[in-house]
Amino acid sequence: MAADSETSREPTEGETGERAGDPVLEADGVGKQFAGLRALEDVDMTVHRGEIVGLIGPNGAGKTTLFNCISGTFPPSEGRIYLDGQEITDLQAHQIARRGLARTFQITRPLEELTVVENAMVGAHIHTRRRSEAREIAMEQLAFVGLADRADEEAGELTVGAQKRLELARAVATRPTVLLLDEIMAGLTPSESEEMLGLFRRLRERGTSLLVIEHDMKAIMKISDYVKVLDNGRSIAFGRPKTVVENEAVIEAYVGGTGFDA
Ligand SMILES: Nc1ncnc2c1ncn2[C@@H]1O[C@H](COP(=O)(O)OP(=O)(O)OP(=O)(O)O)[C@@H](O)[C@H]1O
Repeated sequence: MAADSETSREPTEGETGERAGDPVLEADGVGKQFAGLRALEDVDMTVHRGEIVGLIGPNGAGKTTLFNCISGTFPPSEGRIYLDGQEITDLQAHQIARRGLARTFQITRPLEELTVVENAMVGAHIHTRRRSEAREIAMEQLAFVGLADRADEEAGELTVGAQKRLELARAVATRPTVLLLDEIMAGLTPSESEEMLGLFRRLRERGTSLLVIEHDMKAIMKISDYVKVLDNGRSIAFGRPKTVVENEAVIEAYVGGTGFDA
């Protein structure tokens, strides 16, 4: 079983034994080759039900490539990926989304000519063709992110912070089991970042599992139950945030030996 082999290979310092819930997302030996470039090599990773796992690493480490492999933007060159115990390795993005995986993108691009609620309905339509039902689901999620009162405004009119919350609402409107967030806090003010972390916690309380790429080290260490570290396409550490920040390989790879400011 992928979960067992993955867990036993992670440098967890005994901590994976404490993990609550069953694994909902498993990457088993994932590799990705782009022409001459090996962007990922033999990466194992698990996210358990109701966990927030931070995915960190220097620029070019392979974080977004791993998101792309998991979410079906392209298949991995090697390895297998499981969602809720079912293999999704070679499925198309829309098939993976229907099975309960949602993601946000590094560059947030709302459909500017549509209203805020119509953007969120794009997520809801994955499960229903009925416009009224999609609107109802979308409105619930706009209320969740604090945008319900702006539902009928044009999405292009929103500030960056509000666009990020809309991106979250669109993703959550697909009712995901697992949500992949790619730098959703980039460009937010400190108070907007705090609000976003509050939303992550509420999603975890609802039982949604989160895999989060963020460059804001303080935020990632604060919010994550576990942190996974990639460097040059390889997994170099996994564990509790406090263990990871003290890991020498991580300090060396990630901040060139100068330590974390977290
Ligand atoms: N579609 C692609 N074609 C070719 N090379 C790619 C492609 N996507 C990513 N790469 C390369 O793969 C490596 C990993 O990139 P990736 O974007 O996954 O890193 P990252 O950890 O997300 O970095 P950042 O923090 O800068 O976003 C990089 O060398 C990148 O140039």
